[in-house]
Amino acid sequence: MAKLIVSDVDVKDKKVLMRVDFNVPIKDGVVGDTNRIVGAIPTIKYVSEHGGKVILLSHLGRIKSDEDKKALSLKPVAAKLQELSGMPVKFVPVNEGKELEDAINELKDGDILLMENTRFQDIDNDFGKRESKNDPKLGEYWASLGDVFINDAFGTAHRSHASNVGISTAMKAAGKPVAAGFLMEKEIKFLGNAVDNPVHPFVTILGGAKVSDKIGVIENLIPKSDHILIGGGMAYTFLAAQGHKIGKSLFEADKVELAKDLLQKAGDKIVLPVDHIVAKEFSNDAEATTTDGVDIPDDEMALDIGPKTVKLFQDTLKGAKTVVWNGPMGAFEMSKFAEGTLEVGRAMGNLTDAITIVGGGDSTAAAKSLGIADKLTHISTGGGASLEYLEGKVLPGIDSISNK
Ligand SMILES: Nc1ncnc2c1ncn2[C@@H]1O[C@H](COP(=O)(O)OP(=O)(O)OP(=O)(O)O)[C@@H](O)[C@H]1O
Ligand SMILES: O=C(O)[C@H](O)COP(=O)(O)O
Ligand SMILES: [Mg+2]
Repeated sequence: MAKLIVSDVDVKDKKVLMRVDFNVPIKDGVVGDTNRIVGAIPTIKYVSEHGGKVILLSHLGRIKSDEDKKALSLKPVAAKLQELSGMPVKFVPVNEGKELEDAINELKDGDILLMENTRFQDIDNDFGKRESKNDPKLGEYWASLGDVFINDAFGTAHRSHASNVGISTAMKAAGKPVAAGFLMEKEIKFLGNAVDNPVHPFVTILGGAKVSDKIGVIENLIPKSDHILIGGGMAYTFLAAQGHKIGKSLFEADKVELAKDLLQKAGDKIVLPVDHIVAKEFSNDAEATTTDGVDIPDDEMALDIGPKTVKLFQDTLKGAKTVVWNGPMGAFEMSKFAEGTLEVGRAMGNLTDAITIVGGGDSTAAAKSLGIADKLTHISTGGGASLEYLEGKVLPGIDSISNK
C-alpha cells in the first residue's frame, strides 16, 4: 500500500511538524557525520519553498542523566543544518512550553525551526520516559502545535515513540494529514526492493556494539541470507556460545543461549571471526596485537577482526549480488582498529553489478570516513531500522503514516 507523500499535501501557510532523524555521531558539539542531516534537506527545502512553516523534531543519543543533556543538545545540529542547507534555522532550546509555542507563532511562511532533543523528556528522575514510552499526552501536545505532520525519520521508524507514532495518532484523530517525507519514501522503495525481490547470493554483514538490540534480527535474516558475516562487538557473544575464550571483549551474557540457538538454526550460514586484533584496553594508545587463532587472552579485548578473518569475509563476499551491512567490524574510530571495517567495506565496493547497502549511524560514518561510501549503491540512514525492515518487520514509524 502506497504511503501519502509530502508532495501530496498542501503545506502553504501551514505549521508543518516534521520528524527527522538527526541522531548523528557527535563529540564535544562537533557533528561526526552529516549523512542523516543531508538526507533530510530535500523534504525541509520542499516544505519551506512551498510556503510551509517547518517545525523539526528529533532525538539525539540516549539520555541517562542531566549530564547527558549538555552533550546531547541539538543546538550544534541546528547550526550544521543551516550550514549545509544554506537556509536559516532557528533553534529553540526546549521541546515543550511557552517559549516553544511563542517561537512557533512567530514563524513566517518558509521559516525553519528545530526544537530541542525530544528525549530530554526521558530523564528517569523527570516523569520517567515520556518520549520513548510514547506517552499519549506528549504526542497530543506536539500534535497540537501544527496543522500537518511529515515523518521523514526512517532511522527511527523501528521505534514507537511520542515524536513519531504518538504524534501521528493524535494528528489523525484530529483529522490532520500525516505523510512521509522524500527520504522515508526513498528508503522504503530501496530497502523494500532488497527484501521483496532479493537477488542471490544475499550476504548480510553485522557488527557494531548494539548486541542486545540486533542479535534478534539475525533469526529473521537467516532464511533471506546465503551468508551472515558477524564481526565487531556482535561476534564475541557467538564465539563464547561456541566455547571460545573471549577475554574482556564486548559480551552479552544473557544472549549466549540465543546465540547458541541461532548458530544451530543457521548451520554454516553464520561466519564468525577466526582471529582478532586485541588490546588490553579500549584505547588507540594501547598496544595492539594479532591473535594466532580464535581464542582471546583473558587480559585482552578484541577490537577488530584479524587478517585471516578479513580474507575469509572477502572470499565469502565474492560473487554476492546483494549485500546489506550494519555495524562496523571493529572500533573503527580508533585507527589501530579500523582495518577490518575498511577492508570489508572495500570488498563490498569492489563487487560488480551487486546491490550494496550500508545502514547505521556509525556504519555510514565509517563508510564515508574510509572513502568507500561512493562505491556503494545505497547509504541508508537507518541502522537498526534498516535491519528490522530487511527482516520484514512492520516498522511502527512507517505503519503510522497514512496510506494514499
Ligand atoms: N570489537 C568491538 N568492541 C567494542 N566496540 C566495538 C567493536 N566493534 C565495533 N564497536 C563499536 O560499535 C559502535 C557502532 O555500533 P552500532 O551498533 O551503533 O552501529 P551503527 O552503524 O551506528 O548502527 P545504529 O545506527 O543502529 O546505531 C562503534 O562505536 C564501534 O566503536
Ligand atoms: O541510530 C539509530 O538507530 C536511531 O536513531 C535510533 O536510535 P536509538 O537506537 O537510540 O533509539
Ligand atoms: Mg550507532
